[in-house]
Amino acid sequence: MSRPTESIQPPSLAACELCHARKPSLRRPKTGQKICQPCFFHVFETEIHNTVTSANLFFPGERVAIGASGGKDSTVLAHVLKVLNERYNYGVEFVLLSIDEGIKGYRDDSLKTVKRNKDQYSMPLEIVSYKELYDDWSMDDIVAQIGNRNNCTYCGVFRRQALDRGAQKLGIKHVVTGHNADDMAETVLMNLLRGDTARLDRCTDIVTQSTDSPVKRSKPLKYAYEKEIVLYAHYKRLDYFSTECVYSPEAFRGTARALIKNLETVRPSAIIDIIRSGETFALERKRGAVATKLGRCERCGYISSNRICKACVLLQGLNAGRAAVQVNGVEAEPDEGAALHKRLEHLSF
Ligand SMILES: Nc1ncnc2c1ncn2[C@@H]1O[C@H](COP(=O)(O)OP(=O)(O)OP(=O)(O)O)[C@@H](O)[C@H]1O
Repeated sequence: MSRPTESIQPPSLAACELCHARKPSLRRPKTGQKICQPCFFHVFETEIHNTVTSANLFFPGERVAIGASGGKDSTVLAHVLKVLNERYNYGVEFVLLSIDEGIKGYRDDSLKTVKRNKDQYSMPLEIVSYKELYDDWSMDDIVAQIGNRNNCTYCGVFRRQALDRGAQKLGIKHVVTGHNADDMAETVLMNLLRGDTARLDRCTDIVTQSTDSPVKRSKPLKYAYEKEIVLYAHYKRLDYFSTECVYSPEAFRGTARALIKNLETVRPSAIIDIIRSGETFALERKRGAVATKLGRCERCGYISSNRICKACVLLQGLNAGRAAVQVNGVEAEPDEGAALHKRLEHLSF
């Protein structure tokens, strides 16, 4: 009996470098390999599965909130986690959790995407807004008062707490976010450049739980390259919102991002190498560090390791400014939170 001709031919040089059968249709950004689309999907999803299992991220029966912004990262995260949950029987119940920061022309549009994702992925959706949590302040109101500088500080502190509060409202103790390898490398570099060894020590952790939060956060996409996330979303025709935030990003982060992109161009493995370096740095721990005691914020009652939580400190400043405007009808005094900017600007998820 004659055998199919292709099985006795040597593998074609033009074949996919992974399956050695199909024609390649893309060059994989992470490794430079020429591969076909099915192999790209498989290797991309499998790497995320390996990240999930090697860090024991989930347990059967766990309810997990996906921080869903409608952007490419969290949309790919939701899609891939759904695929993996079904493929490998994680037994996890995923819920989409969105924070509405109140940014016209940006978040209102991206939330429309998340509402469609809710049906596409058959996942419940919870939306929590800054306005309802923070004395009726939206990010648009905040920027109108404080200007464009430092707005990311406010947004970061508020979003972090809002994700916690949203999760707690749902009775959930675990939030996953779409932070990717480029974000991780960027953070390592920023902490290195600032000489912030304390943060450098922890910033590559896949699971984080801050002292003033009962909710743990994790990053299943920590080794996924942004370029591959974009490719995956494109080839899978995922429904996501691709506009950047209308407010300017923190300048230092922008510079670190540009540096990472440049490094990636000349050496694609630079991103993963920076993360690995961050993971293996052995940093000197400060002696005599005292464990933080968890209490309640005196103002809002939310869990905090300080007398007043960080969100309330910022709110105090904002409200003082608002009162000054109302009383004088003139421009607000510089807000009281300004002194905290330097300290708070280091905050990230
Ligand atoms: N408004 C939001 N609601 C819920 N989760 C959010 C929100 N904004 C950010 N996140 C979570 O934090 C992650 C990192 O946010 P970042 O602002 O860096 O956005 P990004 O890198 O553009 O991600 P994405 O493409 O998912 O928007 C997101 O992937 C998402 O999981």
